[in-house]
Amino acid sequence: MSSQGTQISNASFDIAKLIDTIDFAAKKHSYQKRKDIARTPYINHPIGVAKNLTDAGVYDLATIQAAILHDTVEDTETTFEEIEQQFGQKVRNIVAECTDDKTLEKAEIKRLQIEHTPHLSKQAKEVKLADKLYNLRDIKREAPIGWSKERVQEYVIWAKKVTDGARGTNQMLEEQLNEIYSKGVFEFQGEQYKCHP
Ligand SMILES: Nc1nc2c(ncn2[C@@H]2O[C@H](COP(=O)(O)OP(=O)(O)O)[C@@H](OP(=O)(O)OP(=O)(O)O)[C@H]2O)c(=O)[nH]1
Repeated sequence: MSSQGTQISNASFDIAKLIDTIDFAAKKHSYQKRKDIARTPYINHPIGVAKNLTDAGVYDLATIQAAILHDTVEDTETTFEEIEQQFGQKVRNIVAECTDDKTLEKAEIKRLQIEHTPHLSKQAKEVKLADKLYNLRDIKREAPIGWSKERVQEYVIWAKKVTDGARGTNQMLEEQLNEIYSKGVFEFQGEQYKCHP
């Protein structure tokens, strides 16, 4: 096969792997919705996290796959073994680094994210930054149902503590986060900030 033929075949293989990953995550999250008033399909979130990465110049396939899969074990019946079997050990490891232990108390989960983030691999830190960026932009657009302005403020303060632990990983993602952190919650949409108690 010519070198051009090899390149095309490698690219086709990567595209097929990416589509397999999206298909897998879409099936796993198929009955889940986001917490916004429109109850957006949950799969929009992992796809958006992957897009935040490519927009910021991250094209490593395993990292993009892990972004797409990052909530499957945490929020669905998916196991790490399943992920490893279908997508390999590298993807499994990044997903594992981004998965909270849901058997713990919520406050402990939040504390552990702050504590663990500085020790994550570069790939997991990138997913973490892209994940929080997506959630913060979502919150900025519209608070999840039942969240007061104080709850939103609390989330932003916590998210900053988490992403501060991943500084020095990706300048573009960090600049976009800085832009959000530099504005107070009340400046998001002025007095019209959309909370749905
Ligand atoms: N902004 C926003 N978030 C939503 C929405 N729907 C679901 N979420 C998820 O809710 C989480 C934040 O809620 P929490 O502070 O954990 O509180 P809650 O579960 O009691 O509501 C976020 O995850 P996380 O804890 O930040 O981290 P991770 O699970 O992604 O790692 C985010 O992914 C939505 O419509 N808007």
